[in-house]
Amino acid sequence: MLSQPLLRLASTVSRRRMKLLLVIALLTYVASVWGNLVNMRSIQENGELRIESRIEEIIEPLREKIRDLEKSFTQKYPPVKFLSEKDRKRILVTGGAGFVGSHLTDKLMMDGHKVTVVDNFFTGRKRNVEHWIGHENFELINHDVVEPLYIEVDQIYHLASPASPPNYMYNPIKTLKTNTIGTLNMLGLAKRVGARLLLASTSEVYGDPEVHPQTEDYWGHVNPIGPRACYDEGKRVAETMCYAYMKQEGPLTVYGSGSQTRAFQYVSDLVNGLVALMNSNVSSPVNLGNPEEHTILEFAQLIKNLVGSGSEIQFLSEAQDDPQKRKPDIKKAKLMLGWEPVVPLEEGLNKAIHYFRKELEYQANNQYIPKPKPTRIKKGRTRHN
Ligand SMILES: O=C(O)[C@H]1O[C@H](OP(=O)(O)OP(=O)(O)OC[C@H]2O[C@@H](n3ccc(=O)[nH]c3=O)[C@H](O)[C@@H]2O)[C@H](O)[C@@H](O)[C@@H]1O
Repeated sequence: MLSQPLLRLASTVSRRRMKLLLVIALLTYVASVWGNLVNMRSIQENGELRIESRIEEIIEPLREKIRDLEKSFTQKYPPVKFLSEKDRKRILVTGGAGFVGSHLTDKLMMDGHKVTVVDNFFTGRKRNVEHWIGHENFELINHDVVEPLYIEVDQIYHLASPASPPNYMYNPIKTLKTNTIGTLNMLGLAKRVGARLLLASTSEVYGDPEVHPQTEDYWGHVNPIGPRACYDEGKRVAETMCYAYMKQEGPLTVYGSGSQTRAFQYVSDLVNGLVALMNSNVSSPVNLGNPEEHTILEFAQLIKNLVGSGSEIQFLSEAQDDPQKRKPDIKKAKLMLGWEPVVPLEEGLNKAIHYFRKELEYQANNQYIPKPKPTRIKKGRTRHN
């Protein structure tokens, strides 16, 4: 049924027209496929746009954070001098967040040193030193000096203490602890690392003075049980402790100008010389010594360097009858005993330093501390002290 009209159409339409119709149909089909493709593409583009804007939304706050971070990295610090490794000191400032301490910190930082501020923020404020936070030469530690501190430094400015009457009277026991135990801890630290310590005392150590104006050698007039005593006496004890440490821990001392000369030999050389002399047939005096002559000041400086000590050389008054020079002539020992010293000065000193270090360690660990005797009270008898 259906083929009849088609055949009829075929017979009426020329072959050329057929071709034309087929081409039109084909073009129509291609156009519709193309249209679909274009449509799909625009949907895809829309999707991509939406994803892109979503990504942008997420990324923007992150970009902002990066900008903030970059800003903080390029934060402007006050100008700081450049110091070579040799001249740059590691300096601890206790109470460095306080009024005096923070100004001192500024000066030390600007001079190019490495500064560690230790403060328990009792009266000090972080904002006093916040302009240094993040600087490679600066460190801020929240720490109470009443607790020991283990860091490596070359100098200690010890300023931590409540300073004004309302602050130091607020908790008198704590004020005493800060100035006594705190100072002891800082002195212990100074001793351990060989640092120089400066104590910030106070004019209150003069108390209610009977001498006016007050010179440093005035001992003061302090009421030891008054309301100010926790601070005044605390600082006075702190001064006492600094002096006790200085005396006990040996600042290196030199009598006179140090220009007097000496020649030191190492003990093993002397022992060998003694044995050689004993077993020889020499019965007259023989010099056994090392003729390497140096001034006492040169010895002091060499020892200071070898020990790695930061302590200053203290010049004391000249000792009575102190010989100005001394150096043995050892020609006789060489000739008669075939002996001469063989240990070089620096090697001998290093050995001696090692020996004395061990000796001090031993003494510290074996100190004899007498125990208090138990009180014996005899029954029936009155005790008279
Ligand atoms: O000349 C003085 O009489 C005083 O001068 C300064 O004191 P100042 O800077 O005036 O006082 P603050 O601004 O209160 O500074 C004291 C700092 O010590 C800190 N501190 C106090 C108490 C404590 O237990 N630990 C501690 O780190 C405080 O937080 C503060 O940062 C010194 O820091 C005091 O040691 C000194 O006694």
